[in-house]
Amino acid sequence: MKQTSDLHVVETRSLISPAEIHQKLPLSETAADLVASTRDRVRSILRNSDRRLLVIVGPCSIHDVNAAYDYGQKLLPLREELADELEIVMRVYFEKPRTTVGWKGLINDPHLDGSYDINTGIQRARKLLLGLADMGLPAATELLDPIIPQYIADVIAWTAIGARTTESQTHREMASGLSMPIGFKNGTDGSFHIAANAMLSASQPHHFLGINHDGLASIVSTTGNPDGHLVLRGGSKGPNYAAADIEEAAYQLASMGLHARVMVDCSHGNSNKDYRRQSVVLSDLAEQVAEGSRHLMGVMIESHLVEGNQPIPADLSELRYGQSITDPCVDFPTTEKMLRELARAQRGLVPSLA
Ligand SMILES: O=C[C@H](O)[C@H](O)COP(=O)(O)O
Ligand SMILES: C=C(OP(=O)(O)O)C(=O)O
Repeated sequence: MKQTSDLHVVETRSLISPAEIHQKLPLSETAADLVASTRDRVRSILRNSDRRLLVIVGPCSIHDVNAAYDYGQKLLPLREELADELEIVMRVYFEKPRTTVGWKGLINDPHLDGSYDINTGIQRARKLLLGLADMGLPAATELLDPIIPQYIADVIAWTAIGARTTESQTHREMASGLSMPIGFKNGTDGSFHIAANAMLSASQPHHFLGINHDGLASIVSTTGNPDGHLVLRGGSKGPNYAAADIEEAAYQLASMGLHARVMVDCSHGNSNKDYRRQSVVLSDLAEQVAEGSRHLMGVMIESHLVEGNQPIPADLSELRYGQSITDPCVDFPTTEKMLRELARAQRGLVPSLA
């Protein structure tokens, strides 16, 4: 008999269940409070009942949890100092969607050596999120594999659906059941219409396949997520962070009955992947804020301890500490300047309570 299935499958390994991981690495009461209250503040910013700006800032991807803690320890005092103007949430990305191929993130290949030890990757990711939350630092991520939320979503305050997956029904269904506010990136061509359709779709109930807490394949039914919004990240046709782009997007979103306040990603298509341009984008946005822009709800910055990026070396001991192995990032001193510039612009707006 001809073999007709598994022609391209080498092996299938079993995956630890969400229940086992949650038992091993439980969410503390402090962490749960931080996650829930941060989500509430993000919702208020989205609805303009909190006039501050949401800032998602941190490495393009996490490959070294020690460097991520070091980064978090530097970011936390800034989050506290600038809290009257900015809701700062650390970018803690474990899953990388690739244009073609490449390292797909800490969950997929935590040892960076092609061993694809996903069970370790999931635990490492969850442990870092719990550690950051217990420190008082909320986390944002991109959710890519629809099975992963069961393992880490309870520790996530804000999630992105990326430019490469915003048009995917699977990701819209997943988003419809997630508990946190979600930013849908515009498509890689720069068009925001697919993200608007994603917001519409994810706001509705869906019935789809997933896993339950015990890891069993299940039929998942959702209510829809009312907290979807647009993230303008530029695209192949160029950047889309100008006031006119934001105004146009807000107008179109409002006409579809969707949240009209948008976030702008200073990186990716808006910086043409030149990390030095992120501060140029940020300065433009700060000017828009100072001029009273009502449609900008927040910004995203790709930032690490050390600027730029590096290829993954054959000898991993040659990795430069605190530098991205995916997209290039601004360094921490530049990040601090950018955050202070944005806070200053916002300060001009926040009404005095005196
Ligand atoms: O942010 C990360 C990258 O832009 C995204 O994962 C795609 O990367 P690639 O084009 O290098 O594959
Ligand atoms: C992949 C990312 O962004 P985008 O989906 O906008 O390319 C990212 O933020 O890491």
